[in-house]
Amino acid sequence: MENVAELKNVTKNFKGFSVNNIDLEVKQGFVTGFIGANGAGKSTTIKMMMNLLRPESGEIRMFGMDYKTHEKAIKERIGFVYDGNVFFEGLNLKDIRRIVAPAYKHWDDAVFYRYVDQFELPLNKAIKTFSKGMQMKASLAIALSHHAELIMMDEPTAGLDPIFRRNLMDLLQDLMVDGSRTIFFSTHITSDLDRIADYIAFMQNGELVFNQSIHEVAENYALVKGGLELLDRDTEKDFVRVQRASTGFKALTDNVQAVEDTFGNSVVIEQASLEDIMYYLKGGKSYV
Ligand SMILES: Nc1ncnc2c1ncn2[C@@H]1O[C@H](COP(=O)(O)OP(=O)(O)OP(=O)(O)O)[C@@H](O)[C@H]1O
Repeated sequence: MENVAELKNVTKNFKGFSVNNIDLEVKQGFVTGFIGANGAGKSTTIKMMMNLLRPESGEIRMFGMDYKTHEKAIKERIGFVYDGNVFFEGLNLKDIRRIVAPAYKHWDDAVFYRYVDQFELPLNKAIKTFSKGMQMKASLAIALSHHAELIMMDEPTAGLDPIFRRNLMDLLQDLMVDGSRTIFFSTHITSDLDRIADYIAFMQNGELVFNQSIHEVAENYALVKGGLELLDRDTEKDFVRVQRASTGFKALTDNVQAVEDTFGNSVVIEQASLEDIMYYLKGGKSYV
């Protein structure tokens, strides 16, 4: 399987925060959802993948190429969709097309006008008058109009209503049918990922905790419930985190098989949602 992006030992240091030694591969032809709590380092990582920020150390290869020698060739193949308005606010879509189109070898006016039509975007109104959803669609229309192979999006669904989000997920899914396109996007809305993601990359405190297929995540992670008498130093090793209450314990495991071997039928094992996984890995406090 080919990777459209490969990060090796990538580190970026800010005052008080570091993205630390990230190894990340983005598989070609799939949708990868990039999750993690506020401040985990997702945007920083995406910016490095877009060459908007330079890592202090490590290597980033996009489509097997390096930004140092192939910046233009790489950018040709990526459509970047930001959260919010990236265009000059006073410009309308016609102006933006005039500025952006010549920058891309594979710009396709027919595709641009098709999406403008499909998204019901006005060509002559200033972008600053667009709603958040319209701005997102405008940004996506431009990304799609140069036949980008990789669509990178930083929180594209933030602040959008549920119906719009659902339509967007449907649209993204449609874009995937020919098998050549890749989508990588960060989000806090894990239900969007249940709908379309093939892989989940999870960041926490500047580190990549995992990058697994959605099936692997479902197979490996589970919530376990049982009586407190079952817990001791040995049995607890099967858990990533345990919450104790007077009525029993609840825990997250990343090794369902080990839990089954250790506890047999004496515990209840339930599927963990992405939200459960994020919550437990973050070290949520016992609330019972
Ligand atoms: N240019 C910068 N200078 C200093 N610190 C920065 C800079 N950019 C980001 N940070 C810090 O890096 C940390 C990670 O930020 P980042 O935006 O990458 O997180 P995130 O996972 O995208 O968060 P969110 O989900 O809230 O958007 C934060 O603590 C942030 O304050």
